[in-house]
Amino acid sequence: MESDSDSDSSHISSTPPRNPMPPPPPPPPPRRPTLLSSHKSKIRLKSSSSSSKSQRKLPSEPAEPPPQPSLDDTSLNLPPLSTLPFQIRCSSNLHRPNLIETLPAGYFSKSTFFSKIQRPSLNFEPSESFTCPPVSADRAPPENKPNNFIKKHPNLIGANAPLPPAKLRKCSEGNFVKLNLNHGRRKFVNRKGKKKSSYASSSRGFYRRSKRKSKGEGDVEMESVCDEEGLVTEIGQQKPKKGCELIDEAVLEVQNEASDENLARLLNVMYGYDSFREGQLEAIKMVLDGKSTMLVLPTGAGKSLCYQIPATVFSGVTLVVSPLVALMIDQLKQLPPVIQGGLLCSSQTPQEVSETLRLLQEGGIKVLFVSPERFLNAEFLSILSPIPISLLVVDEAHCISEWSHNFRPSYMRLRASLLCTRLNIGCILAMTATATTTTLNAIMSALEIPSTNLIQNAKLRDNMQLSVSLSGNRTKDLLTLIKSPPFVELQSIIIYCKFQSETDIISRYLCDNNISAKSYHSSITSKDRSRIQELFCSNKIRVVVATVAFGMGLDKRDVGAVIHYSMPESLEEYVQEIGRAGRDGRLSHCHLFFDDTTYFKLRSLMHSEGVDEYAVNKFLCEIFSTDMKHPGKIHAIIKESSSRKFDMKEEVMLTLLTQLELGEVQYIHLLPQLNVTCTLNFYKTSPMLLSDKDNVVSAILKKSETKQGQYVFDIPTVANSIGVTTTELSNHLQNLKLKGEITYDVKDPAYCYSIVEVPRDFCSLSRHLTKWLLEVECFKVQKLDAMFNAAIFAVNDCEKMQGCHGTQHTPCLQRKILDYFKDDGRRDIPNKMGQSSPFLRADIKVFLQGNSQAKFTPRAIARIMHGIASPAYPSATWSRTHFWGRYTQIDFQVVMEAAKVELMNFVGKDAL
Ligand SMILES: Nc1ncnc2c1ncn2[C@@H]1O[C@H](COP(=O)(O)OP(=O)(O)OP(=O)(O)O)[C@@H](O)[C@H]1O
Repeated sequence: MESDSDSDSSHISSTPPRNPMPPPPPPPPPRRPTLLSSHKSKIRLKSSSSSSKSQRKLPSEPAEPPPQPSLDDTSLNLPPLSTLPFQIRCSSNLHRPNLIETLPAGYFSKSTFFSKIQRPSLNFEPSESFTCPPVSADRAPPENKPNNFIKKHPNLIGANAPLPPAKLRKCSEGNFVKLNLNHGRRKFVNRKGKKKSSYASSSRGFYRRSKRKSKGEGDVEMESVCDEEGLVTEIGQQKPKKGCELIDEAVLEVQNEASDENLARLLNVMYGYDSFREGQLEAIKMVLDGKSTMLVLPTGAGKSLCYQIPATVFSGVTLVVSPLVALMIDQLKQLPPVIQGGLLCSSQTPQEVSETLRLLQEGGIKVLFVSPERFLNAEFLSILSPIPISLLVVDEAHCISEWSHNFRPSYMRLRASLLCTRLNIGCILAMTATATTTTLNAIMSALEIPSTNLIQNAKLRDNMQLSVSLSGNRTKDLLTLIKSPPFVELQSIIIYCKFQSETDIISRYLCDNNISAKSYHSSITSKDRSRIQELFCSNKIRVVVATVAFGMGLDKRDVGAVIHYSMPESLEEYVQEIGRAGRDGRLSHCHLFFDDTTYFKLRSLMHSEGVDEYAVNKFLCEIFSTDMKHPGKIHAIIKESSSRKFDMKEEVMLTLLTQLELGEVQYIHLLPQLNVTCTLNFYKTSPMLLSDKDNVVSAILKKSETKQGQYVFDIPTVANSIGVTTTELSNHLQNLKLKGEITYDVKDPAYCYSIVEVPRDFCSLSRHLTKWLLEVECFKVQKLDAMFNAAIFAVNDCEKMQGCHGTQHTPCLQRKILDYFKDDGRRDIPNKMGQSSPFLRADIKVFLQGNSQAKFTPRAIARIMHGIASPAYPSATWSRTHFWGRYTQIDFQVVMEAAKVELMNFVGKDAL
């Protein structure tokens, strides 16, 4: 590694340095006897409601801080919106979804007031000199801080997200999440001291629990204030609901007029922030105006608030589509307590799902987080269709585009046309921190967002100091780095590695060197992952060594450094990951190690999803190898066995299937994924007797094989035979199980679909699909090259740029990143790959001779030469050959061409 300790001034910046060690916790503020005993807050409330709108002042910081409750404090909660003292009527106007029908003229008239509201001093645009506003180190971060509290969310692991001031939290216990949290069973009492409810361990779903009781027609009210024991006396003396009323008032004002002033007031009473950050106000106003919007803001810039505020203003539900369950859970926990949230994901039990859906139907959920896969579920869509959805939020919207660094086939379902027709959604907010121009165009066209509705501030935060070094011994260099200033002084550090094994090795190595570290990757149980995240967030461990699995949704504000032990696969990934640092606005340090070996390894991996036309053709034949006599018949393709058969990753198969559904012609209709093989035992009643009363059991008996007294059957086959959906069949089995009649196990996860139309020309369809997949593969390779080139440029060529020195390369990396996002232009990016090797063909020949019993394609050979496993050629078998990974430095296409020639020679010789 090029030493970075050569320059003591390496971390000099006008951005305030991070405290060497985390600041000691502030002395506990004096506890007020009751909230309403605060004379000042009384006056503030009074004046805010009595002053005229134009003169209204934003509530300022209270003179004395509110009491600091424990993490479990749930004593101050807010009522559901349904109890707000105003009526919200649904608007039929698609473009102004569910806002009050009659809005005053000048609904969005610009208020001169807002120009006076201070902008957050954290500036996302790199200034000429790339400096930050000067703030002293031990002062508050140079950003718009919540004005009067450091309260913790009742259900927050990280406990970083600020909460509304104590006065606001009255009637809600926060958004309860069953996963991740291990609260003990807590008892709640009403104000008279009677036990009211218990939650946490007894709660069954991913939703905030609130007891409601009917109060007139459809009117729903929180039953109790959910005061926690111990705080009863204190709270019992308070006049209830003042905080709720403040929010209610502010919401009402925004509904009457979404002026800058009213929105700023709502921001203040809901979050305690004094002003909006760049892009937030524009986005919120656009959404409130019913305009679908594309929002591109840097990581940690505060995108969530841009849907949370509209969600409180709209009468209907806000649906948030998120790519990861962990991300959904984090976002749910970070909802302000005033917003009732819920979540639907695959890891829930059927009971949890139906409980959440029931709450949704009853209006008990305001913001619902769902995975994109949900949109496959007909039952979900039909439950959702009568529910007024005011806003659909597509979080991490780059996942929609195959040209992004993180394409998710299931996101392809999120097309405006589909969402409009099925769910009557008129307003979409797409959000991302990392989208190139190509990706943005793809998202906006899929979601039909007009180009005028783009709000973009893709600039990097300038409190992140970027450094880079070429390393010959990364492990040693990493330790040196962490032990040198400024890293040695930092409390919280994330180290990103590419491989799970690396994270374990590095964390052990750091621990051996007296640095408290834990590894984090997707193979660690979710319970352990939550625990590690909690330990990190509460500063009990200093370093987390993680794969890409860590970070999305992590809002620990004081991460002082992000170190890339392995180079990221793209500049998007780099930006996303360094975005975890310095979210408190203070100076943070991001170091990137890179080396040729990692680059070659990653470049090989870029080819692990490639497919041949021949394999795609075979796959299509399998998909449509069925009689068309029964339209609507459910078909299934088992993931694992098919993946091996076609030598295609499961994700690639899903991409192809999604294309067959959503491409120009709809060939199939995708159904929810399922474990299709069921093994069943009868318990109470004999199978024959039960089958007399139950036609499902009768069909199972007809379609099963019996093995050692167990009935084994294929779920789609049984469902087809009695004309029910697989979901209906699964529900029926579940009911029988609950009655104690049967027990059963399911296995073999499969993609399910029904055929809409059989393609006329398989050859041209497979050619078209293969070409498209190949383009996607090339694009990924280019992204890696762009990342590598940016690092090389920083180390070799940037000396001329102002501000770069030693390993510090903030200005030149920022420039490279911005240029890349502006113009990813599908142009050829120079790369380091070799274009020939004198021994390549000879080695392939020897390899073929040594493995004459196996069948190969040129792609399979090239993968082995590059050391990449594939479903049909697993590393357990093929890494034993000494040709495994021997040609990682030669361009994959070159190896494939050589393999083609040698394979033809070999087969030709064999044929003779
Ligand atoms: N106007 C504001 N003033 C001060 N802090 C704010 C403001 N808006 C949001 N924040 C805070 O900024 C932090 C980051 O917000 P958020 O998680 O919404 O960012 P994000 O843009 O979604 O980031 P990412 O893309 O990394 O998920 C949160 O702690 C949030 O409370």
